[in-house]
Amino acid sequence: RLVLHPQVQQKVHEEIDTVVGRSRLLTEYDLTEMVYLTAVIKEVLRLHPPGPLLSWARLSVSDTLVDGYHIPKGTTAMVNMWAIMRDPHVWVRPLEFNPERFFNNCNNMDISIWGSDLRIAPFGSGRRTCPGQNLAMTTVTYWVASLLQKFQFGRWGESSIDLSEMLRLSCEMANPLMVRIHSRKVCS
Ligand code: HEM
Repeated sequence: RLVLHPQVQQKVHEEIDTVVGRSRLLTEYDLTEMVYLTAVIKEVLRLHPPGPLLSWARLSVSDTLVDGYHIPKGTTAMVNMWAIMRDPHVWVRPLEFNPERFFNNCNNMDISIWGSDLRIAPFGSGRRTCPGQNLAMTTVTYWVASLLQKFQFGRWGESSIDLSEMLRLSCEMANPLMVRIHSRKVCS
């Protein structure tokens, strides 16, 4: 996504340069100030959730009614979070990659991804929610920020970016990503 949307990558680079600069390496403590990068990662999780069907099926233990639909006892159900996170009734221009959608007028994060807001729950919701969600967000933000502090990622020749996906244990890129990497000259 950062290669496909170089203006977004540039804004992340600007944020890293403002928060950390280039004279020292980024640390985990810098991450709380990376509000734009956090919005970028949220937007990637919205469009490319690694667990699109929330992974674990639910079994109804009694007859119940969900949104007018009768669900008999013993039914196995899966939550299609992938579809919810691309639903035009829920999101404005859902197929557009737009991290800005996660800012409200005060520039604060508006929409929680921790399971309290069912418009976007890439880690699930309820008692079987992902116990690794904080570790996951911190690690992913740290990796991406560390790589972007040192490098700029661009297209490999004339090749286009293939966003095809394949559902294995998690949802992955179907084909390997080929990119050209430029150094940004950071003191280590
Ligand atoms: C970006 C990274 C990750 C994503 C998107 C993710 C997403 C998910 C999702 C969607 C579920 C199912 C939740 C549900 O059914 O409601 C789940 C479950 C789970 N995740 Fe993650 N996860 C990530 C990273 C991690 C990490 C780093 C760990 C462990 C250190 C972890 C451990 C687990 C476990 C143990 C469960 C099963 C929980 C249960 O069934 O009670 N996950 N995860």
